Amino acid sequence: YPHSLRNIDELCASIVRSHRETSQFPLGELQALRWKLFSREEIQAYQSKSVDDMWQHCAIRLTDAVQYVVEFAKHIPGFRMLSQNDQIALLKTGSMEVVLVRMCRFFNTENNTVFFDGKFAGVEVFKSLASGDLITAVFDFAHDMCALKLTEQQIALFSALVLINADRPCLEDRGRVQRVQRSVELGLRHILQRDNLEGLLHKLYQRMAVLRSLCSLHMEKLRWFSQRYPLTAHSLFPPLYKELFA
Ligand SMILES: COc1ccc2c(n1)CCN(C(C)=O)[C@H]2C(=O)Nc1ccc(OCc2ccccc2OC)cc1
Repeated sequence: YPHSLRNIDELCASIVRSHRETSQFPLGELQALRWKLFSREEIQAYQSKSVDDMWQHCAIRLTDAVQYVVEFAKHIPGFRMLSQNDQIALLKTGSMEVVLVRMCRFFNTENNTVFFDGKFAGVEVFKSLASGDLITAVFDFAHDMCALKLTEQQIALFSALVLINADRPCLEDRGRVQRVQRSVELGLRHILQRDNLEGLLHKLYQRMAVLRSLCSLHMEKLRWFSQRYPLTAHSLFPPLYKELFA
């Protein structure tokens, strides 16, 4: 149990603060953009991009989001006490999952659009990725997360729990990760009890299973893409995207 934190309230406060400081876009800013949609011409422009151009375009933007998740992870009490290898192993499998959890803040359930390139885009914008099943799954998950109406605090603690997962492959010191995971679990339970939303805990654990299948679908598509467009995947994708997902 990290010595620096006297109690569970302090743990929750530090995770929520870190989430807020690494949110990339304040909620208010996104609310203001919710009805800024792409014109028919703009949608056609995205749809006429080549597969590799659109993949590169998306990889660059998602890598921005991943950078913020890496920053978030560093401020989770106990994360930095883990070995470098274990920190990388947790980020390798968990960072895209946290991006997908955070994506619900960037999603408008009234018209099924997600923030992309400064406006809100429907699934049709991503047609040229030739990955309709991935995009549908990403949108369905975002819609599903929005339905839970999580507060920023709940998103913060849930994101930390998604990241600090002692069941991840290739961990050197599983016991140590377990101890940090248990403290984060206590934090999530604590804030859910305080808001008397214990029922939500079960739903969040169910969502973690969906996240795992969604991320393996992402990896499967990325493998398919890298085989078809090795040059783009190896030399045009952001290094962090390759490091974590390829
Ligand atoms: C943390 O949550 C968010 C939410 C939205 C955004 C961000 N962060 C960062 C800033 N951002 C910008 C600048 O556009 C947004 C973004 O990247 N949007 C976006 C990108 C790609 C999408 O689908 C393609 C796709 C999805 C999953 C996996 C691979 C994929 O393609 C290869 C859909 C939306």
